[in-house]
Amino acid sequence: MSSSETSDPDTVVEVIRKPVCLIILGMAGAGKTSFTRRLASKIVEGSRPYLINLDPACREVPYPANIDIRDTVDYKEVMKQYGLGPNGGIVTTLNLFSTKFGQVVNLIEKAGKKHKYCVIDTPGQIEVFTWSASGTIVSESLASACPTVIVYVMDTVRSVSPITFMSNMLYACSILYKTRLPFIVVMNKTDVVDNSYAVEWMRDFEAFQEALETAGDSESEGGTSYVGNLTRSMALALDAFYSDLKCCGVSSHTGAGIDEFFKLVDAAAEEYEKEYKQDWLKMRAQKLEEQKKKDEEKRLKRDNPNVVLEKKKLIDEVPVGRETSDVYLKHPGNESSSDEEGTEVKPDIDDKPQDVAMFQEFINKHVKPNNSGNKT
Ligand SMILES: Nc1nc2c(ncn2[C@@H]2O[C@H](COP(=O)(O)OP(=O)(O)OP(=O)(O)O)[C@@H](O)[C@H]2O)c(=O)[nH]1
Repeated sequence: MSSSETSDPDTVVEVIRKPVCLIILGMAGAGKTSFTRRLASKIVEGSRPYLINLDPACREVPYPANIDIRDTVDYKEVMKQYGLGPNGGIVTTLNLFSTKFGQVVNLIEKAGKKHKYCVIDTPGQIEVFTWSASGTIVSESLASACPTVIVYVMDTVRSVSPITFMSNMLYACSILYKTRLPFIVVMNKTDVVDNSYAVEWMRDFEAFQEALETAGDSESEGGTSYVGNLTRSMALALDAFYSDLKCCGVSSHTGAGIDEFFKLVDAAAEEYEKEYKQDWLKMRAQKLEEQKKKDEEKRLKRDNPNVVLEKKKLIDEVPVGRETSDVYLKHPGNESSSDEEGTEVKPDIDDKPQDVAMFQEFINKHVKPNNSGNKT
């Protein structure tokens, strides 16, 4: 679908095509950046995907990014200024960037004229994106503006152990339910290990069970051990997740499986239009409504500082025979306090003599008397 017009010849309204946004997620080292780079070389309808790098800590971006978080926020400076470590630095950088994400969404929407897809590469540490406020802002802003698909990149080489595979799938499942967006699992590095074992485990529970038992014999994990039993139960619980899951094997190095991947993306984008879009639009309308209410309250407060806006009580109903005031904790200074005077009772301070002496010594040493030569 390209830019099109309505059927009524008198009202020619241009419908702007929005790009399909692919949010690339996955465990550290799964191959997100290599996969993005591979997608970057794919020409669809005359142009490459629009590319966004959201990893502030990567040293170099091996594809021509249209938007790069590193151009907006200096990650090292954030670490220095806020006294943070590497992960805290990434979270704060993303938080700062997410405050500008509305502008990024505008650029992405405009890019739809030329680019069919928009690929968003995320930081190495998956939890930094998936379980952070900024990650939610980014995915919600995208999903309420454009068709958006989550692409979960899994390392087939590292997932050959049934327990690691299960952990990966649980993570994928948690992201699916958190984001409520169409979802594709990309099994990467098929040039090293073919992904057919993973597909079989997903389609056939018996096969997974067998693999788990074999792993138990050889690795002293799996089998009848606690983790083995847990993994078995989890596999059963994930059956519903597997049933509709879109997945494909790819090699970011050789490019194998990329065409199949794009077919899944188109199907997922269609799914977004049919099943998800309405919910997202409703959610966006609700958020706008809430924002409008808040802005109105702020305006009222600013224009009439004496007006007391209706305040919601924490609890406004209690069982018969009780008062709401019984529910709230009482401060010694409250009028209703059991302290009859209504004044705060000073706690007894049990200062040890040596503490008092040390404190006095500190005062004598460091605190100048008021008239001690300060002539200003
Ligand atoms: N053999 C093979 N290696 C791959 C493939 N994709 C990625 N790799 C290798 O896997 C390693 C990690 O790849 P990256 O693309 O940096 O992975 P990432 O998920 O972006 O890594 P972080 O962002 O640092 O978490 C690199 O050594 C890549 O060369 C693939 O399809 N086949």
